[in-house]
Amino acid sequence: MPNSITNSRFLSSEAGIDLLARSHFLNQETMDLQKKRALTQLRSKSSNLDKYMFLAWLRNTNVKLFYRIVIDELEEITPLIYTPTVGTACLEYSHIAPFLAPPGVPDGLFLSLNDLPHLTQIIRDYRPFPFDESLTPQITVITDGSRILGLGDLGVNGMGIPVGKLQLYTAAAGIDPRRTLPITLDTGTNNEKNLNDELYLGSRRKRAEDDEFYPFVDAVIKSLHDVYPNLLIQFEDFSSEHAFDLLEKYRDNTFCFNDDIQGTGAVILSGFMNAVHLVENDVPPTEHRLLFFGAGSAGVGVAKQLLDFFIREHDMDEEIAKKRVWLVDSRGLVTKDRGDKLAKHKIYFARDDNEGKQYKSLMDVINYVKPTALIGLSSQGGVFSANVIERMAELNKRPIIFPLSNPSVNAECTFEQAMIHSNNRVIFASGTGFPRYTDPQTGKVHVPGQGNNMYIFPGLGLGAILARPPIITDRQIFAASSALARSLTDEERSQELLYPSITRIRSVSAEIAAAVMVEAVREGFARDPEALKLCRGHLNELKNFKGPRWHSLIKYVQGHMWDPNTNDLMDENYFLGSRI
Ligand SMILES: NC(=O)C1=CN([C@@H]2O[C@H](COP(=O)(O)OP(=O)(O)OC[C@H]3O[C@@H](n4cnc5c(N)ncnc54)[C@H](OP(=O)(O)O)[C@@H]3O)[C@@H](O)[C@H]2O)C=CC1
Ligand SMILES: CC(=O)C(=O)O
Ligand SMILES: [Mg+2]
Repeated sequence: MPNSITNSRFLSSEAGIDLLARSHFLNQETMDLQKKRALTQLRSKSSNLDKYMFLAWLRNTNVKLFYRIVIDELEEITPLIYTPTVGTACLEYSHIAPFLAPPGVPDGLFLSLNDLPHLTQIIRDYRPFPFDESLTPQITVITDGSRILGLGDLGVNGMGIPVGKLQLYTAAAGIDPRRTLPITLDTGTNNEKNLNDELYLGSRRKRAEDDEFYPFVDAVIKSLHDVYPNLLIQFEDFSSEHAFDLLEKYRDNTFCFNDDIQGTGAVILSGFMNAVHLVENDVPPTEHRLLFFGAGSAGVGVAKQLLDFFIREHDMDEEIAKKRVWLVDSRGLVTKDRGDKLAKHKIYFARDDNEGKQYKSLMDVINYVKPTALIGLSSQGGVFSANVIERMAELNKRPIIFPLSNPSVNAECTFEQAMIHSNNRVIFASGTGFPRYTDPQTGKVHVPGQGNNMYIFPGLGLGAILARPPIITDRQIFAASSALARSLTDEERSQELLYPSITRIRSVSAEIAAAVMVEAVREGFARDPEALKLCRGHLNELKNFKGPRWHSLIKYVQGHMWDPNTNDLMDENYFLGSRI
């Protein structure tokens, strides 16, 4: 059998026994004491990459302790296992991968073009945990590493992303870690640095052309469903053209969604709906003018989802709603008569009312459009300059500025910059979290929003897994987005937050999951008998998302969330919850 990179090396080793014996004394200790020791170690490390490596080792050797820590210390740990640190880890992945787990424990499944004839067998054989028929994977996050965060083509080094996202599925939505399947496709890389790096773990070849790429993805998806027919597939960090094409191809016939297009769309729609409330005395909801700086999978995905705000919430005609959106790409304002061949995904929003005039610089576009909201999904760190923010603040009493690119170095501006140059008037959300800002004059502490799809995909995935529709529909995604917008407490609203505190993410994910289940049942797509029993015939009661039936549904969802303190099979199969 061909060896796609590291799989067989990871899986064939007998090592780990040693460690198991040495850790025997831990049997006597409480989880709290183990947690204290691990946190002391973690906090003693000086670099975030060292912390990432320490946490990866912990995850790969003591699953329960790792998730206890992640769940309890979410605010501290998320930036270490997800953006921004996961970006650094991906850049270094080929250099650090062997040190993230004991030999014999895989980080995720690599599938290369050479594996094509044996895909089904490889997928069937991939058993990172002692196999248990009742614990087959429920969800996979799959990338080809071609656009990792805003860092570009990282090839197989992108594995950090499926691994990171699936950790959040477990921490934020209680998907059993044994039922998650991180996959990275190795279809080559165009990253010269990787190709010239002798330590690079992937195939040393340029990326496959479309005639090889699409049949390969097709074969992977077919093999995945042959082995695991109910598996939910989350496409992640594919280059934009492929991301749109794959979504188009599979959305109506496969249990899947694209997180960068649909997950990001849903999370920003939710934050935008809350932002609209904050400015409604100055800007009537239907008068918003949305300027997207960046017109890739994320920019266009979010723009399309924001149309739902005008169309579903305000009954606007689609053609009129579409006119509230302007896109900017690397060549300036996207117009029909710009003279270049527009990528397929940009055509829908291309303007035809520019009277032949083209606008290149961001400032020119801002002066022309006079946006109420400026949304950055360009991976161009710092482009929302002092001048840009000041101009937005001149045009709006409360400018909405969302620098959403990841990781932090790619954010179009920082929270501090946005606050200073808008005179503290900005309504802000970024893709990677920024520190709070303390006004030097008043001492008041301002909390930034984090508009990251991590608020949506765990709950959306959990709801879909529990309802088991054959496909993920736009309505389910809208239901997830509205549930997130509703989830703010009165206190959070009074602090003008756009998103709930991350410390509440498990309960927020439960609300999102329940809303997705209700929608799947309402559409007639849900197939899970329990979901049908709980929702069908009660849709009228459930439509307000309150009352006894809603609470029993939430309880049902929470009852299906794995928690590291549960005594479950993991204790029998794993020494101290360890994988080895
Ligand atoms: N907050 C969140 O939850 C999420 C954030 N993201 C972030 O969004 C970013 C973009 O992702 P994605 O859309 O997939 O990536 P793409 O690379 O496909 O898109 C980037 C877009 O930015 C445009 N662009 C690049 N340089 C400039 C420039 N100098 N001036 C104006 N426009 C420019 C590109 O133009 P052109 O089309 O001409 O090349 C393209 O339209 C990434 O940083 C990613 O991390 C993504 C998903 C979720
Ligand atoms: C957050 C995310 O999905 C991205 O930056 O691609
Ligand atoms: Mg992504």
